[in-house]
Amino acid sequence: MRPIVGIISNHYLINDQYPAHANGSMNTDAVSKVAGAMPLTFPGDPSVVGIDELLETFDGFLLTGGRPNVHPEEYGEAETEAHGTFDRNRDRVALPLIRAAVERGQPVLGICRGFQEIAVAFGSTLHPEIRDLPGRTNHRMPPDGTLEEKFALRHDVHFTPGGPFARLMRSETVLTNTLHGQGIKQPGPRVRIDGWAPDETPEAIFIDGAPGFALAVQWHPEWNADDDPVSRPLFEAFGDACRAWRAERSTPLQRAG
Ligand SMILES: N[C@@H](CCC(=O)NCCCC(=O)O)C(=O)O
Repeated sequence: MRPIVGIISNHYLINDQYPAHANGSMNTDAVSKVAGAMPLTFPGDPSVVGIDELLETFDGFLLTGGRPNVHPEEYGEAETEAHGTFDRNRDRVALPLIRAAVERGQPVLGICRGFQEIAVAFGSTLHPEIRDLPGRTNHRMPPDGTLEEKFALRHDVHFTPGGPFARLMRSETVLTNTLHGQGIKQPGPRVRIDGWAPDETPEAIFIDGAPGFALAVQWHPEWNADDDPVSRPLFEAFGDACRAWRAERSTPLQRAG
């Protein structure tokens, strides 16, 4: 059986009135077709899911993108208008789930908002609007246009030579899309920045001392994951980590049937 990957959802109001939990089908496609795992979405709402049951149910976790931002009180700062919108329920599931999963070696992959969640979960702070910083460019999703235009490849990411991402991607420089307004301001003590955009915006991190797969990227590798030479190795490595986790969990006694 394939490993089972829990994909955290975002909260939406369908037709501005019908509450829903959902995530983009790009995420489920990438998990199934590239990582080779069964994708199951779970609600980012602590009133309906518990951390322990999530840890026991899934073999790995994908923290997806999302328009709402991590609330600044999660990294000790006051809310301002610049921080935009929030999803406090997702914060209250994602952050403790990330900490618990990473500490026990359960694979975690973060994308965009998920990258920021993993960074904050391990003590980082965030800039609410990086394009306002000196020397930075606008990393936000184009407000108009087709999906192809919004997810178009827009900037290089340079990895630390010999670092985990350079080894994984077999290159020190890759081309990525970009659809975010926030970014890491100060990394936490175990947050290792391993990739940067040309304007020095952090784009790839791993958690130092994590016993398992604990990687995150600020861009969106789920877009065109099947064909993109940068996305494929990332999701394949994540899938391998989830398979290893599942194999370790099925103890010899259980295998005996
Ligand atoms: N809200 C954060 C993370 C941005 C993100 O995850 N974007 C993907 C969703 C795109 C969209 O639906 O707008 C930030 O802005 O940095």
